[in-house]
Amino acid sequence: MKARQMRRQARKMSRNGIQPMMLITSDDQLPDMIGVLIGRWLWRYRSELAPVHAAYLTALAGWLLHRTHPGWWPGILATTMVSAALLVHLGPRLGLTRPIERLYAAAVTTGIGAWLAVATANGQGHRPLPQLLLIGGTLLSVPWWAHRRRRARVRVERTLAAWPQVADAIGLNGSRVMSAVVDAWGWTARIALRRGHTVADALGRLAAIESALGTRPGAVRIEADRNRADHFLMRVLHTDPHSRPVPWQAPEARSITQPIPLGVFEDATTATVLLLRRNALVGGVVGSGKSGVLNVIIAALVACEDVVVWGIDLKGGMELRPWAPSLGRLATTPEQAINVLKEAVTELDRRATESSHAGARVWEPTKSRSALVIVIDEYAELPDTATAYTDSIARRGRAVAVNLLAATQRPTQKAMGHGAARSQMDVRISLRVRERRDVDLILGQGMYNAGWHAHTLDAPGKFFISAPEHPTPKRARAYLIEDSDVTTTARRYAAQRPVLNPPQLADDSIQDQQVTAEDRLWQALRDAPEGGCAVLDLVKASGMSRPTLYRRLTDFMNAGRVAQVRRGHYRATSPNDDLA
Ligand SMILES: Nc1ncnc2c1ncn2[C@@H]1O[C@H](COP(=O)(O)OP(=O)(O)OP(=O)(O)O)[C@@H](O)[C@H]1O
Repeated sequence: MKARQMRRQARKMSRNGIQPMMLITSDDQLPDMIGVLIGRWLWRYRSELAPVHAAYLTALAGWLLHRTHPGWWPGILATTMVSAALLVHLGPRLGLTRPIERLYAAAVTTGIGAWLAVATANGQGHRPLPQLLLIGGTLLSVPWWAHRRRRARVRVERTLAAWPQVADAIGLNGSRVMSAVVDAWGWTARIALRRGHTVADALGRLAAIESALGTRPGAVRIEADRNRADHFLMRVLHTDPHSRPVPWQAPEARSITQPIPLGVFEDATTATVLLLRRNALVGGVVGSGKSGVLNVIIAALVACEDVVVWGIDLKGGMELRPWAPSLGRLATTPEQAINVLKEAVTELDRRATESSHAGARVWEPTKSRSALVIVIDEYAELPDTATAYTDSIARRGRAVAVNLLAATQRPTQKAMGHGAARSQMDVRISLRVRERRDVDLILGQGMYNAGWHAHTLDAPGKFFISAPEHPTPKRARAYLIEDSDVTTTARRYAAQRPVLNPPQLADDSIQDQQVTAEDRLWQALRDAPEGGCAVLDLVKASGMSRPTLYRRLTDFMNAGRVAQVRRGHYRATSPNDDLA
């Protein structure tokens, strides 16, 4: 009787209330089947059973050595000691990365070697060797069974062994697993596709793959293999490496010619981007973390000695005002925004003329010839009349290092002012979006189909970045910069911010030096937040001594141009008031 028929019959009997009993006759294939089942079971659980195999093989070796070479025990003992020492010292090369793993391997080697030496000399049945093997073996097995990385590796091996069935179920039949690597967060496999299939076929079946592998939704990432169109990389994350915010650390770069760190990718590498001579767009729904990303970028820019940062924040300065001490300009009304953009275009034209006279192709920023970045929070709020200026900057500003960094919720053509600015964005950062089509809106046409699934980002600060150095969709989480970090950073670099077109000073021209210090003081007073700028910050920003500073403040207050907001804090009464 065939096994399947037997099972069907047993089920029928059970439904009728009869407890089935199996009879095995000599003609049946069942004993064969049981042998196969046991063999399969032993193979499937080979990792868990490894301590049992080690125990009986050790006993067998002890028996054999005692019968054939009982005098070898000193050699066995010496080999054991050397092997244990080598394991401790060379463990990392053998994949034993953690000291505790090396210690465990050395302890097992010593235990087995010592037992074998005694068994070789006295016989494996010599008391208390059998008891020692049983108790010691059980104790040493516990860490093995409990080891998290081993269990993870076994789970992955089993999943990959079942890949042909999974592939059939999801319509990627014929695909094969080429290799797999297990890490702290999950595992990554390289999959070879059947002829004619591409990574787009795998991307289209992402949800089905998650279901077939039994992972949580959103746990599988698929990336194209840059060398083979018929291969792809599949990453399965058991735990989300971005589940917790990543704390911000003060940036180290001091030049805009160096990449700016924004956050971390899921493989724990730093997500950096170069902003020199590039326009950047940051998009995402309300609360997705746009201002957070802007803050991380501004914190890095104000630490650079060769870039001047201007800000436009038409939400009344809510987001950018804390940066005022380090910003060359801060516009919080539509009129101020137009003025700032107009000024930027004038600067751009001046540089273009200067470069063409000098025969220079690109503007290399230095402290005295700095780059200029205009940060625009909520681009859609800009008045229509701003489009001409933003377009001009976006189209012509690259060569002369005058660029835009814009943030907006949905960069539709209408929201971006019907101009060319949107298409001129070289760096695109997409935080969480509401709909799939918004992915293409922020990152560019065809990006959703290429796997940039920003609608699945599930926490603020998580983003995808598209830039020349980031051609594939990789999830990252931005550093979380606290408000207190913003205030401290803005103050810290206020005094050393470069000035656009600083006047050329003659060494002995004290008059000129006083004018420059006064310019800086006035700029700091004009850009001061509502609570005013502290005297210490004004000293730093202007470079004046305290007595000179107090004298000038008194003059300004007498002229009604500066107000003392509270004790020791001052600001210009009108942010549009020019010093001259
Ligand atoms: N990188 C991050 N890591 C963790 N949490 C973050 C991160 N960035 C932002 N958040 C959290 O998300 C909240 C909203 O962030 P943020 O104000 O930057 O969003 P937004 O997109 O600028 O919103 P809006 O459009 O309203 O200005 C913040 O209060 C912060 O707690």
